[in-house]
Amino acid sequence: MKSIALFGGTFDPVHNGHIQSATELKQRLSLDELRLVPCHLPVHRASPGCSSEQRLAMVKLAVAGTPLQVDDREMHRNRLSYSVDTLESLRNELGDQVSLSWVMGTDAFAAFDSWHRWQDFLTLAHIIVMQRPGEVLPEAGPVAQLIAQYGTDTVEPLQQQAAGAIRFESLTPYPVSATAIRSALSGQQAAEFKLEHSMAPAVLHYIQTHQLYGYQA
Ligand SMILES: Nc1ncnc2c1ncn2[C@@H]1O[C@H](COP(=O)(O)OP(=O)(O)OP(=O)(O)O)[C@@H](O)[C@H]1O
Ligand SMILES: O=C(O)c1ccc[n+]([C@@H]2O[C@H](COP(=O)([O-])O)[C@@H](O)[C@H]2O)c1
Repeated sequence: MKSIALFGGTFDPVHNGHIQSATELKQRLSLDELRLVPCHLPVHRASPGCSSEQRLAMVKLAVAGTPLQVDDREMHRNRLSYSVDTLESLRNELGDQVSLSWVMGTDAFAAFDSWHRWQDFLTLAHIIVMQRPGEVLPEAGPVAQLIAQYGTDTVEPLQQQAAGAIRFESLTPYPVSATAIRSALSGQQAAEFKLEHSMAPAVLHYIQTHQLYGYQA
């Protein structure tokens, strides 16, 4: 069965933590496609530091030369970027004979029961949770119950079923965040923070050229 995974994010901006983790995940799970999906109007956070078009442009630059792809469908919906709408849209395109997954970090998954129509997710897709050291999951409550019911120790459900499983993958940690990058760009972080080690050169060049996030030459 063909397998496609969507990795949604604000990507404000996209960085090597996103790209390295997604690349490792695609290879580890032998996914046919892993698409980065930049959100247009984020649901649970303040407005991003630059426009949707700029974030999309940076994601396109970041995936060049990688085995990853970009899906810009959220840019075409002029309302809050609910992930369940994105999954429904892709599921309608693909039919029910393709394995579809939504990828997120542990931090996002811990609050998953606050997501719009979260109960519908597993009828549309699998969930792949990228685990990083030190992150903890709820031990009780709706998310813990979901894990108990749908968690899988093997990759087979992702390869053989269209939807319905939760899979945890511990990936090589890449400790960088968009928050730290924005802070460094605006001059609020120590000079030893190496921007060029945190993001693709083309993305850094784009930020510098467009003077995003308060960057000044
Ligand atoms: N260093 C990283 N390694 C792996 N996954 C990451 C990393 N940073 C963020 N993610 C995951 O990528 C997804 C999109 O993250 P997002 O665009 O919010 O980046 P971020 O660096 O967490 O941003 P911010 O610091 O602004 O919150 C989330 O599911 C998040 O858990
Ligand atoms: O659909 C929701 O209710 C929802 C709530 C919070 C986050 N998301 C999605 O989760 C992804 C990661 O979000 P963020 O804020 O960590 O960049 C991104 O694609 C968001 O649109 C989605």
